[in-house]
Formats: sequence, structure tokens, C-alpha cells
Amino acid sequence: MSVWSEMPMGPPDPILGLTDAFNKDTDPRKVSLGVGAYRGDDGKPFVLNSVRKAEKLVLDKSLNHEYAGIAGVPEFTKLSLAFAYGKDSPALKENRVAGVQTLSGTGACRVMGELLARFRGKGSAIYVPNPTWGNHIPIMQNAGLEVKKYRYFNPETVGLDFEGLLSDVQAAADESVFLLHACAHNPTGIDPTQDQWAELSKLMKTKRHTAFFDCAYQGFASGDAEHDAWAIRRFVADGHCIALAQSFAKNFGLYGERIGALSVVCNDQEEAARVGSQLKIVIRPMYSNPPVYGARLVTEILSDDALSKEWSGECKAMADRIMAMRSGLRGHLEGLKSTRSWEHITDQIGMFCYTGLTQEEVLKIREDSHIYFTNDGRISMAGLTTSNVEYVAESIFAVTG
Ligand SMILES: Cc1ncc(COP(=O)(O)O)c(CNOCC(=O)O)c1O
Repeated sequence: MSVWSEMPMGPPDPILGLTDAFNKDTDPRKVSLGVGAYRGDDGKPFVLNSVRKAEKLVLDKSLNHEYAGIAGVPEFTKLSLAFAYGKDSPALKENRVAGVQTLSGTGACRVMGELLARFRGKGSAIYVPNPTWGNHIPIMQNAGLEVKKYRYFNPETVGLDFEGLLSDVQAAADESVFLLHACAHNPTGIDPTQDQWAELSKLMKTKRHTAFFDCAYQGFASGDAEHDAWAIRRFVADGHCIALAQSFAKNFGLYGERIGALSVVCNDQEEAARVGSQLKIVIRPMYSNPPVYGARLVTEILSDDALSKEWSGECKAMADRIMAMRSGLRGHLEGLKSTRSWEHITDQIGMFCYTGLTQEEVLKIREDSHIYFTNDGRISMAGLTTSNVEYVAESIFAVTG
């Protein structure tokens, strides 16, 4: 008998477990539409040329492998915040934004969860959209917060339930914390319009709520990084002291480098210094300090105008390919004279399409056609290619009519 003997087998992760099942499937027609990672039209992972150039630049510098500080590579964090808030952000110019490098977006969310539990109390609430990225819930629960849901998705219209969202924001106790997806909502692909963001900002100000933006797709949603940061910059301009999680996994294709950032807009420089010190106190005993390589790559790109421009073009190309697959999938389904409306496929934005398929339909498509996507009907659009999009449409049509 050992301390490990009684340990039960845990359930597979709903998203990553799907990839394992796909890998085991031997049917040649199989298609993986599960994990939210970009693939080219060849179905393979895509390394951006701008990243390849950054790799060479970093290599040529023969840098050492010393620890980064607890807060990470300072130049990376500075560039990351300017990327999100804008080069001319008054908040950045006034040095009132506390920022740290984190283990990608997941790490940023967890550090924020821990900070909130520490200063608002274990069991204090955080509101997340219903539905949200599956991992948000265990991240925040494990950090010691109570996860509450606010209405977000309307199954009837397969669109945003903005009235429901507003009334839940109104009904929450004053000074609540709301997690908001900055762009390309995961899993629905449905974002508020700019007018709706503006209205939400006003209401959250009245209620003195704190907005915690999770931004994992800046540039990848619309193809324009400035456009995708609109909500973040509007809230800051409206005077919100927001928190912001950033991920460079998807938009820079740096998934496995675990590069991201967490920042908090404060009232002044002195407050930012205090918040920064508390962020470091959370990080130090969690993982001490972050890996340097991803930070160096992003720094090379964001600090060089030519490389930034090249990156921007490549990120737009990724977004454009996804949009082409949206039109393709919708077009084929309509061409098959499907009885359902599939407009939402092209109305939605970013990595995912929330199809509105039931779990039963998803499992039948998986069974009959060896097409893998999550039980909630979410399709990772980057898994579609010009050679499989028709097959996927036919397989969906076979089940939905
Ligand atoms: C909203 C959101 N926040 C944060 C993250 C964190 O990603 P990372 O930790 O890789 O930066 C992700 C990445 N999602 O993962 C892909 C999937 O849902 O299949 C995300 O979607």
C-alpha cells in the first residue's frame, strides 16, 4: 500500500480528451475539429514566418539562460501591454498599469483568480459568461472563488442574449467581478457589438463592477489587432480599472511556449506598484518565474516595425482562412438544401463556431462520420480545409437534414 494506491482514474479533459480519441481512430475520413489550435489548409500546425525570423534573431544573440524575474521579461510585458492598450494609452503613459508575464492565458487567469481570492476572500464570486471556455470554471474554483454565471448565449437565436446579460449585470451585488471575453468568444464565436460594449461599460460603471478581460485571440478574431482590442480600450477610456489576461498562443502560433501576460489598470502609479507587488507574491510560490523563450520571440516581433507588419499580415491571413471556411461550410449546407438556418456560421467570429447541434447529434456525427468536435456543438474552424469542408457539411446534413 502506498499513498497513491487509492487514487481514482480521473475523467479525460472534455477538449484535450477528444484529441486522444481522434488519434486512436483509424478511419481515413476522420476529421479533428476539437482543440482550438490553428491549422493551415494542409491540416498541419502553422509556424508564422515572422516567428521563424524572430527565432533566428534570438539565436544570433547567444543569450544566456538565467532566470527571468518573478514578473518575467520586462521588455516583453511592456510591449504586450502596449499591444493591448494601445501605444498611446494614457494609462500606460501615466505608469498606472501593473503587468506581469504569465504562463500564457491560462496562467494569467489563474494568477488573477488567486489574487481575487486573496483580497476579496476565499469563496468570493466571479461571474463568467454562460457558456464560457471550459477551463475558466476549474481555474477559478481551484483558485478559491465561487463561479457564478451570467446569461450570454441565446439558443433560440443562436446569438447573444444581451438583455439577459444586462439584467444579470444589473442584478449582481455592486462591486462584483465579471470575466469578459475581449474578442472571439470561446465557445460561441459571438461578440457584443461596439454599441453593446459601450452600454455594458456604462452599466458596469454604475454598479462599480470590475471587468476582467480574457483576451486570447487579439488579431486572430477580425484579422486586425487594433480592432480586436476595441472593448478593452473602450472600458479603460471610460475609466474602468480593468484586469486583462493576454495569450500569444493563437495569434502568434506560440501555443507550446506558454507566453502570456496579466495586467491591472490602477488609479495611479503608487497603486500599480502595490498591485504589482501582490501579483509577484502570488506568482513566486506558484511557479517562481516564467520561461524566457516565448517572451524573447514576441519581443523581437513587437519591437520591430517590419516584423510587426509581417506578423499582422500573417495573422490576418489566418483569420481570413477561418472566415473562408465559415462561408464554405455554410455554403455547402445551404447547397444541400438543409432545412436549418446556418447563418450563424458566418455571423460568428474567431476560432470557433457554435453550431447549435445537440450532444446527441454531435455524438452521432462522431460515430457515423468520424468527425470530432466537443459535445456542446463547438467546432474549431481551423480543422476545416478545402478538402474536408464538403465532407463535414454532408456529415452534419446527414444528421440534421
Ligand atoms: C478564452 C480563452 N482564454 C484563455 C485561453 C488560454 O490559452 P493558453 O493558456 O494556451 O494561452 C484559451 C485557449 N483555449 O484553448 C483552446 C480550446 O478551447 O480548445 C481561451 O480560449
